[in-house]
Amino acid sequence: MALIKCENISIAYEGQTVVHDLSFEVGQADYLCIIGENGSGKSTLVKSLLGLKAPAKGKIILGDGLKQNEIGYLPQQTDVQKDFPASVYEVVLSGRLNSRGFRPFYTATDKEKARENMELLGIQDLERQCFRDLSGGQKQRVLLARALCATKKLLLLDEPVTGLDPIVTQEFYQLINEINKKSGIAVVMVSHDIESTMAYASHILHLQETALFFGSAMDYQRSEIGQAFLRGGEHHA
Ligand SMILES: Nc1ncnc2c1ncn2[C@@H]1O[C@H](COP(=O)(O)OP(=O)(O)OP(=O)(O)O)[C@@H](O)[C@H]1O
Repeated sequence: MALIKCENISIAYEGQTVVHDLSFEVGQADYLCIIGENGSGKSTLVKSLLGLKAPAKGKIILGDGLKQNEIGYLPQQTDVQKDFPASVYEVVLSGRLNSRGFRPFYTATDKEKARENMELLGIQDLERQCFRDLSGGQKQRVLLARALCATKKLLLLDEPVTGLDPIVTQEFYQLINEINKKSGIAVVMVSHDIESTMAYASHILHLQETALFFGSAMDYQRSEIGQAFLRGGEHHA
């Protein structure tokens, strides 16, 4: 069964529909990239997948035991996050907040998970450093470790490489790809980077209020809409 199944969803702000009649699904260990022009509804869809904005119509069905608070989310970077006055360890550990429920403290398992994910992402030496003093690439690794603390099944990443230099960007993509392939964690990523999207994605959702295309990355490359968009991407690169 799919981890996420969206059935004919529409999403609106104060009666203004911005996502219309959208259907797609995310299977176990899929790597889905959501692409589309500015304002096409990508971040709005992310909000709905996280349960922060209910669709006006249609259904979002979670399967395979996935719960909404077990989606590991890496948000679009904001200046507030960049200046977060906490240690790397505290930021990573805060990924366990959702699963903590009403317990007022972190358990030994929470702390173990935080250390495990810091190790996985090679940031254990930064543990005591202040988050705001890190480089852009280090910050994204910390936020990825935080997101991994929240999930066993699905990572949701909203334009995770914005502002990173090309080498750090490639390292970050490779890291996400490794996590997807080795741990079988499904990845849903909003991306403007069409080249890397095509290098790693198993599936593509091309959004323009509704799904202009949803299917395998291979079929997208062969499709008319895919070819037109990819040519545009090369043109802008
Ligand atoms: N809080 C809001 N209230 C009203 N309208 C909104 C709100 N947030 C987004 N919108 C509108 O919804 C539409 C889709 O916006 P959204 O941010 O989801 O697009 P996007 O594809 O993520 O864009 P970008 O690539 O620029 O981040 C836009 O027309 C936007 O103006």
